[in-house]
Order: sequence, then structure tokens, then C-alpha cells
Amino acid sequence: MRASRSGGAWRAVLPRAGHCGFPAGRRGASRGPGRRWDAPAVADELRGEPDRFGGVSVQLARLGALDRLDAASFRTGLQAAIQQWRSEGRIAVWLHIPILQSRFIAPAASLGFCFHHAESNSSTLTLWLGEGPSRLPGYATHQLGVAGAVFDENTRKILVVQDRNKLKNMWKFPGGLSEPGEDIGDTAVREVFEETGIKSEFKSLLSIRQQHANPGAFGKSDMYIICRLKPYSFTINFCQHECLRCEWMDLSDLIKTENTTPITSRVARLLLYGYREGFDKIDFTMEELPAVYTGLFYKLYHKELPDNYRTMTGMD
Ligand SMILES: NC(=O)C1=CN([C@@H]2O[C@H](COP(=O)(O)OP(=O)(O)OC[C@H]3O[C@@H](n4cnc5c(N)ncnc54)[C@H](O)[C@@H]3O)[C@@H](O)[C@H]2O)C=CC1
Ligand SMILES: [Mg+2]
Repeated sequence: MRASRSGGAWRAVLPRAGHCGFPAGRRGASRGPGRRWDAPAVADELRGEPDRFGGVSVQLARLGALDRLDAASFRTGLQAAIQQWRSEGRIAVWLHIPILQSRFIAPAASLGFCFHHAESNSSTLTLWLGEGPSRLPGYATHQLGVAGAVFDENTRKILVVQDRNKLKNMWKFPGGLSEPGEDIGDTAVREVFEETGIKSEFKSLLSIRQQHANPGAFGKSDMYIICRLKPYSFTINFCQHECLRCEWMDLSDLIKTENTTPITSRVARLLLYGYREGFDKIDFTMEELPAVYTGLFYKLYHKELPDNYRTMTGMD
């Protein structure tokens, strides 16, 4: 979730002169070399932009004037800014610090800020100023792994791999971690191709596993989704770095073998059920729909809805 900004800088809605104990217009006059950084001047620079929840967001990357500021002056300025935000009734502060200005993290932490998250070039710290415990939303809680159950209906064979670098060599479906902004089906198709050389197309979503404290998820929970894919190439050319073995296996053999993971065995049985009784019994298919507020599109996954239910207007 991303804190959004309502238009206009905070400066525009503040009574300017005298409010922080400095004259209006000092910002423009004080830019450039030789500026004296007293606490009100730093606080003025830090005032940030309001968000629609009553918080304020400060992007240090936009404040080039702070480039040469030392950590101690930053701390006294931030302290003055916090007083100002409190007097304005702000409920929270979001402080975005570029990695090259990380010297400001410790002074911010000493004033009560905590890490909210960090990405490659920037960290975001928050300070709750409102009543009671913080109501700020946390950052990402899960990582997403996606596997492809590539099933060839003509031969009843399923594509399986054994991972390299695993303590036990068990058969499983090829798959891996989703990339930012990547659709679930695209992850499955990409990972299957990277690991096995097999080209395929997305058909449906079959299962979702949620596991907390997954050892490979950096302390986060793991969401592992298995998709049904249809192959359109069949010659295996597997990745030697990631896989030890790769083969097209009879679905019934995968169901019988003990040398597999419980989730693979369960999904193999689900596939056999779908193959025999109709894949509509097991498939969550995907449809793209427009989002109401943002103008974006999203993917919705669910069991097929009969046409008369799609178009019905009432309960009769
Ligand atoms: N139950 C099952 O059948 C299994 C499910 N999974 C799920 O699959 C997803 C992840 O799939 P993967 O194939 O592991 O991802 P992946 O295909 O994206 O591969 C991750 C790569 O990163 C490498 N790697 C991981 N940690 C590393 C480290 N600390 N240093 C250097 N290299 C490192 C691995 O060797 C591997 O090559 C997760 O959601 C996981 O829960 C993974 C294995 C078995
Ligand atoms: Mg993998």
C-alpha cells in the first residue's frame, strides 16, 4: 500500500509567517552555498507534503539543499519539524531517505522513527503522532512463488523437476519467485521455460499454499501458487544451475511415487480428477477487469460463472 498525496504542498495550507518562528519567504532566500542551518531552517526544509490520511510525507531526495547537512543539525531540525507537525495535528510522518543520505537514519531513529521498508536505493521510516497505537499499514507480508503444472492431455504426462541444492531430491513442479509487477500466469510460464526449456500457456490457477516463517522468505510468509499450464513444446532442455533432473512423467506415476512433496502429490491427484471429470471442476480461470477508482486493470481468478449468472440483475 502506498501513502498517497493530495495535491499541493503543505506549505500552501500552513499559516506561513511566524508559525515556526521564522519569516515567510526565507526558504527561497536561504538556498545556495553559505546557508546557515539553524533548527527552524531545517524544519522549514523538511515540512513535506500532506497525505489524505492526515499524515505528512517528506522526500529527502527532493531536498537538494540538505546535501551538506550534518547528522546533528538534521536531528535538531527534525525535532523542530516534529513539534510543528504535532501542533498542526498531523497523525504520522513518512520519511523517505535515499541510501546515500543514510547518515540521517540514526538521528531520525533517536527521535522515535522506525523502518517501514527499504528498497534498493531508498528507505522509508515512519513516526506515529496520533492517539493510541499506530494505525499505519505495514509493508509487504508475503513473498510469492509460482509453479507450473504442465500437463499434456494427449500423453497424460506431467513435467517435473528435481531442484539442485536441496537436501532431498524430490520431484516437484518447476517454478520460482514472482517478479515485481508480474502476472501469476506469466511467472509460471517464465519459470517453466527458464528451468526446463518447455514452452507453455497459462490455463488456470489450481491451488494456493500459505506458509508462515518460511526459511527462504526473509522472515516473511510464503504464498505458493500452482498453475495449470498447457505445453506447446516438448523437448526438455533443463537449467543445469537450478535443476538436477527433469522429465515428462506419467501422471499416475507421480501420484504413486513417495519421492515427492505433499503439495505436488495433492495437486497431481487434483489434475487427475480434472482430467477425468472436466477441468472446470478444478480450474480457477482468469479474467481481466477494469478497476473502479484508479483506471487500472486487474486479473480476477475464480471458478467459471455460468453466463446467466454473469448477466443476472436480481435474485429471481
Ligand atoms: N512444495 C514444493 O514443491 C516446493 C515449493 N517451493 C516454493 O517455490 C517458491 C520458490 O521457488 P524456488 O524454485 O526456490 O525459486 P526460484 O526458482 O526463483 O529460484 C531461486 C534461486 O535462488 C537461489 N537462492 C536462494 N537463496 C539463495 C541464497 N541465499 N544465496 C544464493 N542463491 C540463493 C536458489 O538456488 C535458486 O537458484 C516458494 O514459494 C517456495 O515456497 C519451493 C520448493 C519446493
Ligand atoms: Mg525454481
